[in-house]
Amino acid sequence: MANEGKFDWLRGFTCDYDLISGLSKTAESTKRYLSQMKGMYADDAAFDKMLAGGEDPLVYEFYEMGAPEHPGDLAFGTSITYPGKVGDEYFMTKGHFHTILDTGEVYYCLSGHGYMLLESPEGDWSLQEMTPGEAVYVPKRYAHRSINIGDTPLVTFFVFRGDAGHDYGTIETKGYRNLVVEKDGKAVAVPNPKWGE
Ligand SMILES: O=P(O)(O)OC[C@H]1O[C@](O)(CO)[C@@H](O)[C@@H]1O
Ligand SMILES: [Fe+2]
Repeated sequence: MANEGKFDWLRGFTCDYDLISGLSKTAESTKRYLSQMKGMYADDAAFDKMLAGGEDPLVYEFYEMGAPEHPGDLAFGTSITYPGKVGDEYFMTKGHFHTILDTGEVYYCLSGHGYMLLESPEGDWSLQEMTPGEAVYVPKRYAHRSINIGDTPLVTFFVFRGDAGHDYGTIETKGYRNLVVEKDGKAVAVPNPKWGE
């Protein structure tokens, strides 16, 4: 993991994150390129076309600071989702449940404009708008995905318990029940035609 052993989790430390770009001069980010998200966007043809055209844009990056996997420690860092679309669908993170499902998380939006898509295993879902200065509470048991609906990077600062873990299984196999697309110049949620496949 990036930043393993770099910070003093036992005695305290500081780390810089730029308020607009979210980038750090001290910590190293983890990057996810479009090619690492095969099958996650609804429009497979648009996805293949972008990659075939030699494009493999950076969709998002975030800081894994190396927090101890311990219930009393806190994992934190910034997450940056870049502007862009695959077909009509906005750039987004993969999204995940926490391995310890009963774990909440806080995201504070520093810059950009987007949504946090929340979905429970039972299918309850909502979109929480993210604009600079707004904090989003992700309740325990809800999968969460950041979606950038603007034309600048969507930058958030997140905090959650250190041992919560990430569970990608359900999202990678079933997907989310809804996706966010641009329709008549507006961001709207529509049912995911590939859900459950
Ligand atoms: O796990 P994903 O969906 O790839 O996205 C990563 C994001 O989730 C986090 O793990 C926080 O839950 C951050 O590291 C980052 O914001
Ligand atoms: Fe999370």
